[in-house]
Amino acid sequence: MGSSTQVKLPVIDLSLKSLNLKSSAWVTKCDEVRCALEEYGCFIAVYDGVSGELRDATFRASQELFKLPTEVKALNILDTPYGGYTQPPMLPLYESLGIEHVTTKEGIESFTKLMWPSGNQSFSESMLMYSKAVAELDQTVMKMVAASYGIEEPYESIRGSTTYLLKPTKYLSTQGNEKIAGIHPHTDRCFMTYLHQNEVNGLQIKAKDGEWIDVDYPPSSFVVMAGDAFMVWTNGRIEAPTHRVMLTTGNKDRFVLGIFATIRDQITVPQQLVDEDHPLQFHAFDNSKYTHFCYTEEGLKSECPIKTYCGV
Ligand SMILES: O=C(O)CCC(=O)C(=O)O
Ligand SMILES: [Fe+2]
Repeated sequence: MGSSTQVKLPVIDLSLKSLNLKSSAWVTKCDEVRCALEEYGCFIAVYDGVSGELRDATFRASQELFKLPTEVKALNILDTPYGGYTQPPMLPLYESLGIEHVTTKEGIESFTKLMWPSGNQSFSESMLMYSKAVAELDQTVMKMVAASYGIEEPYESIRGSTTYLLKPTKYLSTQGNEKIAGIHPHTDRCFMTYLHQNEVNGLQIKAKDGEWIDVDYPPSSFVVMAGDAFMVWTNGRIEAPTHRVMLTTGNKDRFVLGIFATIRDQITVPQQLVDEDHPLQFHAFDNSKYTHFCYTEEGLKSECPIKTYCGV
């Protein structure tokens, strides 16, 4: 169980020029995205919507954020458990913050003002541009999955209530011989996650056979990963993969920019995904209430909180 395999996650080109496809190639690509998600719950997307320059500016902004005094970072308190400033004593290498509604000017500006009362325009601008570019990737991925399942209409009805949380994360470098846990195994509670890292690897995904897959993804690409809410929406066809971070010796800190897409409205399984072979697996649910449930006594002891919470 502790070992990892040489299996590689599928890599799918979602760069803007590669999506200008004639209909049959577009259908094939949509199916490729859906199949990767059904098999692994995630895949690596090559995506050029974030230029090298924007990427560098965003990681610089993130480094600047982590250099702030702890008491300033600790002002980042969100209603979601572990949503705001987090540095758990049992994970000494890990530190993260949460920026809600990050694709809106108001969202990023209120966070920036909290961290830098006299302002930090370059921080706001790069984080906003970065998040908007990743939100575009999200809309593309969602359109592709919806097209592949024939559920474009139900997707259109929830699309407008998507909200994005940006979680800049830092893992301190480690000098020991042993691999050290950066974050414990978990599934994400949201609809979809988009991860982008500096050149330091560490993410591992648990495959269906129980083996851990090391995720090695180049700077120009993103890990696209389903969350628990997506499993509900697809009536269990796409499962949120268990993942963790294990850090090896190195001199460089690991920086990750995670964007978490959540649907504010109730999520209901589209009727097109329910039939005799696929009976309804989940009742309609509210993502935010579910996230709170995960940290209740019942949620914490459940092996699969999403099934406990709204499974049929
Ligand atoms: O650092 C990573 O690569 C993954 C982070 C993660 O799983 C999370 O923030 O939920
Ligand atoms: Fe995660």
